[in-house]
Amino acid sequence: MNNGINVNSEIGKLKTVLLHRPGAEVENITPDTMNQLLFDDIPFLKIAQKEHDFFAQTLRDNGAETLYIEQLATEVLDKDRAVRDEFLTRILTEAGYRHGRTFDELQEYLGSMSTKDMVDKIYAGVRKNELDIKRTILSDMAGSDAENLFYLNPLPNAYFTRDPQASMGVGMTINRMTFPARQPESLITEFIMKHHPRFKDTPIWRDRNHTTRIEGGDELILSKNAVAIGVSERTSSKTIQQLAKELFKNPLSTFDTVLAVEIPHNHAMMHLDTVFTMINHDQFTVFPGIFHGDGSINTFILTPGKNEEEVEIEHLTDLEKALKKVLNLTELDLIECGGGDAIIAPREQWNDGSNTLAISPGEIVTYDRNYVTIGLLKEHGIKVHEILSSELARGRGGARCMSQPLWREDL
Ligand SMILES: NC(=O)NCCC[C@H](N)C(=O)O
Repeated sequence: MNNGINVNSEIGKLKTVLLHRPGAEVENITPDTMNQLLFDDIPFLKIAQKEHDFFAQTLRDNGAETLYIEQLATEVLDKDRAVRDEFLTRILTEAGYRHGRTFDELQEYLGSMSTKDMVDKIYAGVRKNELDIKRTILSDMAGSDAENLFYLNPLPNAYFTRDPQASMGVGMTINRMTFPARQPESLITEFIMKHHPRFKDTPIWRDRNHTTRIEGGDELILSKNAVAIGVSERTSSKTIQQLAKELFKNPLSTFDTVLAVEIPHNHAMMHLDTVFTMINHDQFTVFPGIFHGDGSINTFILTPGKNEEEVEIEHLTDLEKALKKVLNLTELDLIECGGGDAIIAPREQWNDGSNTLAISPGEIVTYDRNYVTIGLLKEHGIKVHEILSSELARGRGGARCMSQPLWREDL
């Protein structure tokens, strides 16, 4: 079996990880489009790239192979003209273009580029002033928004490789993402998984051809048999039930438990990993803002039901209890972001203080700016690798969001 995926925990030593180096797409954000593109500010690209290179180097220095999604995409599209043509057609169709003048001209424009330039351009977006398309009929346009400066919108969130897909055991979910600004990202994953020899036999637990949504920032691998999934702004409870059924019945899956955790539905906490990450066998970061006033939180433990169409659901309102149960632990260390302080905790959470990437049990990578949380993590015995964060943080995602582990050593 030629399977490039092995992720049976959040903390096993990181061996291979998927990244995307931020590119020209980041400079195609404007104050008017920022909201719709899910950014709160416009990063300075040159510095963002330096910071990202520092992040990637930190991972390599600690034994991880770094793969770049744009490079894998170029490889699969370059190898087979039919695959490249199909990809381009899908990109244009999903952007709303039907066969017609605009479709044809965009296809010709992008199709005439080298594969690498075409991939880079699809990330960067195609500005209307790049082509001289004479519009004969209005319906030829994607949408009718004359204000939009782009024929194809940029994909500035692509450096958050955590979200379009999620490695889970020996397989993967390819995600139907919530907002149009990110939906093309998982189409790129689909083509890589389908056509790259490295992933030839990888089981896909769930593909992106769904109307219900899920994003990788909500998918945490707690152990070989348990995953935690956030019920969030980006992931619906319906998806979680569908995925649980698939994981429970597929013979290639080792998972028999799904812990659904309901978190506030807002931009600052858009995924479970913005408020909660696993950093050791029995240690987690947590943002206290996810708990109700009485310390409770809705969690649901899903396990196989009497038949394949059913799941058993147990409702618990104590996160610690739920985690102990699914992980079979008697003690747990929940480390609060910003020490739970009323000002420091939300400030550091906003800058992804809870969003850490474990590279081995008890050893993490995290943004340097969250120094209060970092101090606490060290006090709790965690080894911390700090990375630069002035510009990258403006996209609202940290080290976990910017990485998709493909291979971790088993514990
Ligand atoms: N896993 C994550 O939390 N990823 C961060 C994604 C940030 C991006 N601006 C977004 O809103 O989708």
